[in-house]
Amino acid sequence: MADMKAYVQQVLDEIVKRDPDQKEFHNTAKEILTSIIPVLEAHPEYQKDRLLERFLEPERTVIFRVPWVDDNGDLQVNRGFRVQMSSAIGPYKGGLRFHPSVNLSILKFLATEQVLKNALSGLPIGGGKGGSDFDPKGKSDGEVMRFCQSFMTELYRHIGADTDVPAGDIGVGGREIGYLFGQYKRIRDTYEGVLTGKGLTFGGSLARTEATGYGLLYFVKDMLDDNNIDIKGKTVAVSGAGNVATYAIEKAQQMGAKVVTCSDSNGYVYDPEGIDLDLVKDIKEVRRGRIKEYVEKHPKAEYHEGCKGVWTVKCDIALPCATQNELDLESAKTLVANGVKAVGEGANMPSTLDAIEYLQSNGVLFAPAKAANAGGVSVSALEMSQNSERLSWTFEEVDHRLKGIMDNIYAQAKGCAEKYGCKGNLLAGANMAGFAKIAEAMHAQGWV
Ligand SMILES: NC(=O)C1=CN([C@@H]2O[C@H](COP(=O)(O)OP(=O)(O)OC[C@H]3O[C@@H](n4cnc5c(N)ncnc54)[C@H](O)[C@@H]3O)[C@@H](O)[C@H]2O)C=CC1
Ligand SMILES: O=C(O)CCC(=O)C(=O)O
Repeated sequence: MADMKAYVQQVLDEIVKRDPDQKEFHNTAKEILTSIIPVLEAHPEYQKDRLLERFLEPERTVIFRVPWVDDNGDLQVNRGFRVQMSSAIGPYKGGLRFHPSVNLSILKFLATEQVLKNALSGLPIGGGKGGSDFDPKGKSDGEVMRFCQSFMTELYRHIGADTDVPAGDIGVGGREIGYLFGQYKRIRDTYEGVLTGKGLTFGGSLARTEATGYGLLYFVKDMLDDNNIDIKGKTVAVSGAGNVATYAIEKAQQMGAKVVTCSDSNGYVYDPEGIDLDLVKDIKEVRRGRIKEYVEKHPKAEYHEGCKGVWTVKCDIALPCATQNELDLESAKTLVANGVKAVGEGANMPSTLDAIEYLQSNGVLFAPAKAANAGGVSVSALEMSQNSERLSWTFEEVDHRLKGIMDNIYAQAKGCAEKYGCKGNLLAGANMAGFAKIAEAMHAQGWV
C-alpha cells in the first residue's frame, strides 16, 4: 500500500518551497491534508492523478491595479485579486474582502477553505476568493463607490453568472455589492446574477444577510443537541460586530441564550445583562461607528481596548465571528479554565491550529468554520437559483432551506468522522467529506 503520509508530507514541503511567504495558506493546507489521509488510503489512484498538487494550485489567479480618486482629488492605487481555486463542481464562488491585510496568502487560504465548504453545502458551486488591500474604514460613500467601480472595471473580464460569482466578506457588504453590480451591468450591458448579497430591489435573496450567523447557530445547536446540552439559558461570548457576528447574536438570542460580548478591531464590550442588538446594529450598520460607543447608552456595560480579551469572559459557548487567528492557544486555555463547553467558528479559521488541538483534547465540542459558517455561501447559491429562474422566494422558504442545508452538513461531518474512526472530530469529518466529493469530481474529469 502506498504511503499516503509520505505523499502528504511531500506535497506540503513542495508548497512551502514554492511560496515560502504564504504562511496562512501553508497552515490551511496542513490542517486539511493531515486529516484526509484515510480518504487517500481508500483511493490510491489519487496519487497518480497528482490530485493533492492540483487541489492546492489555483486554476487561475488574477492580480491587478486599482487606481481611484479620493475626495481631495488625489490618485490612490490599490491592488486587486481574484483567486479562482476550483471549478470541479460548479462555477467559482466565494467572497471579496476589502481590508489592508489582504494578500495572496490570505486569499489562497480562504479560497481553499471555500472549495471544501461549498462542496459540503451540497450545492453546485466551485470555490474562489478575492478582494483588495483597500480599507473602506473612514472612507466616504463617494470614495468607496469610485474604488468599487475601478475594481470592477478589471474584474468584470474574469467573472459571470456561469463562470465566477463573487459576494461579500470582511469590508464588503450591501453598499459595496451594489456599487460593484452597477458597474458590471454598465460595462457588460447584461442583467445577470453575477454577484450575490445584492440588494432586495435588484435580485438579492431574502435571508442572505442573516444566513451566515443563523446557519452557525443551526449547526451549533445540532452539535449541542447531539451531546444533550440545551442552548437555552447558556452564556455566549461572540467576537466581531459585523455581518456574521450580528446575526449570530440575533439567532442565539432567539434560541434563548444570553450573549454577553461583541467586539471590533479596537476592543470588546462586555454587557452582563445581555447585548442590546438594536444598538449594535445602529452603531455598525447605520452609523458605521466604533463598538466603544455601546457603553454611552449602557453605562453598566464595560468596554476594553484590545480584541483578544473577549475570550477572558466566562462563557459556556464561544463564537469567534471576526477574523482569522483571533483565538490562539492562550485564549483556548483561558476558555477551558473558565468552563467553556463548545466553540463554534463563524469567521474563517479564527482558531489557530494549536488552539483547536487544545480545545478538542480538553473535551470542548468544536464546530469548524468550513462547516459551521457555510450558511452564507449556501444562501448565495440559493440567490443564484432564484436569479436563474427570475423568481424570489419568501424569507421563510429560504430560512427553511438554510436550516436543512446546515443539518445536512452537520450529518456529513459527523458521519464521515465516524466512518473513518475519529468519532466526534467534526473538523476531520468536514475535511474528509468535502474533499471526497471534490476528489471524485476531479478524478472523473481527467488530468485538467
Ligand atoms: N459575510 C459572510 O457571509 C461570511 C463571512 N465569513 C467570515 O466571517 C468573518 C467576518 O466576516 P463579516 O462579518 O462578513 O465581515 P464584516 O466586515 O461585516 O465584519 C468583520 C468584523 O470583524 C472585526 N474585525 C476585523 N478585523 C479584526 C481583527 N483583526 N480583530 C478583531 N476584530 C476584527 C470588524 O471590526 C467587524 O466587526 C470573516 O472571517 C469572514 O471571512 C464566513 C462566511 C460567510
Ligand atoms: O456568499 C458567498 O459567496 C461568499 C461567502 C464567503 O465568502 C465565505 O463563505 O467565506
